Amino acid sequence: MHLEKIRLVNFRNFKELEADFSKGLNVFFGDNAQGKTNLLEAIYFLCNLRPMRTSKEQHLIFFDETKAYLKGVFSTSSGPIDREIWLNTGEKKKVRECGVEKKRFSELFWQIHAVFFSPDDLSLVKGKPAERRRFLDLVISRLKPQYGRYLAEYNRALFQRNILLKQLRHDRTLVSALEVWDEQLSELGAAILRARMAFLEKLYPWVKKYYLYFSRDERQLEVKYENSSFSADVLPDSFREAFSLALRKSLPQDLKSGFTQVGPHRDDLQFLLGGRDLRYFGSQGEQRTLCLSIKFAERRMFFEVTGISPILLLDDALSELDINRRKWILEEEEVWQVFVTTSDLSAIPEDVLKKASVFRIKAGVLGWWS
Ligand SMILES: Nc1ncnc2c1ncn2[C@@H]1O[C@H](COP(=O)(O)OP(=O)(O)OP(=O)(O)O)[C@@H](O)[C@H]1O
Repeated sequence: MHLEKIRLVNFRNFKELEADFSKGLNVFFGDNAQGKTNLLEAIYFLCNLRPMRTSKEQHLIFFDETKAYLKGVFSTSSGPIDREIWLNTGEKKKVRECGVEKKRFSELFWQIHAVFFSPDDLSLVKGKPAERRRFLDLVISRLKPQYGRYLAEYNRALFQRNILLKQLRHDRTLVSALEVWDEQLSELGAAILRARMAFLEKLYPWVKKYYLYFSRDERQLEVKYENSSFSADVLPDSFREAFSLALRKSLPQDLKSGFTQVGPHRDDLQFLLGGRDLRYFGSQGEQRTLCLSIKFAERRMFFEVTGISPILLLDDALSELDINRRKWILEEEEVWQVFVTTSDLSAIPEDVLKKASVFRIKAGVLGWWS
């Protein structure tokens, strides 16, 4: 699958833009604040139907305008797909695919997908546990729509349990009401955990493979799931009972803090290189290489599960990597469509650049560079 053409009207700093892209590597080159990331964002939005950097779709509309329009023509194994999106201030976005309006976007998830990496994604390694859980939740719900439903229900039950914990401080007679929330949390928590473990089991070998390929570092890379509720030797069939027990055990602490201390909402991922935790001991380059490896692995897994090859969007991803890593990263990509932004063309190895389509972006206008 690849994006052949794009048309934008009033999207971010693009008044009007039309472009044809190549199947392999496309480079957006230009000074700072010209619109390189905005163009990646337009591609991401067309593919994934959600904004990349902000949660507010209204921010995507050109300043002081009320409407924006995006169109992408994709080439897929089942034929061309054209997808259009209309954004109107104060309204929900409208999406049409091949002329037919779509209401349920989850139907479209398995046709077209983009994976994005920017330096901000280093938070996936360096940031708070919530960042890593967010990554897991976003990717898994894309691959497995019922996971999104489990999560929403889990969060609702968690919210109610936390309210009850606070009420129990003043009125202990309400304690029997905990049972219903504990039951729901155990059931949903077990389903969430099973899905996360199954996902990591498939993701991990690819993260390891890409990390070794990009870094040529022979030390063992491990990705471990840190379970806040029970030990790693509990088998998936017993997750429900183990959660139930963990909730009962943590009740005294939960009552003190007014907050549920165990469950998937408290879990984390750990990345070990040669036994050392990369969250705390990794260099910038190692952390960046790991993040890139995770994103490449995400894309590879998506391909394995759905049969479609996601588009890769790399925003300023090459700085702080040595020339060999840049070359290995971009060369790995020959069979996939990739969009890369840079303000310095010399960041891209010459032989890789020769095969790429290079576009110059200046003040929201796109032109050919070579
Ligand atoms: N909704 C919008 N309407 C008009 N302009 C916008 C909108 N949102 C952002 N911009 C502007 O777009 C410009 C370009 O932003 P972008 O992030 O794409 O730059 P860039 O070329 O990637 O730069 P850098 O190399 O610094 O990352 C910024 O000056 C920003 O103010």
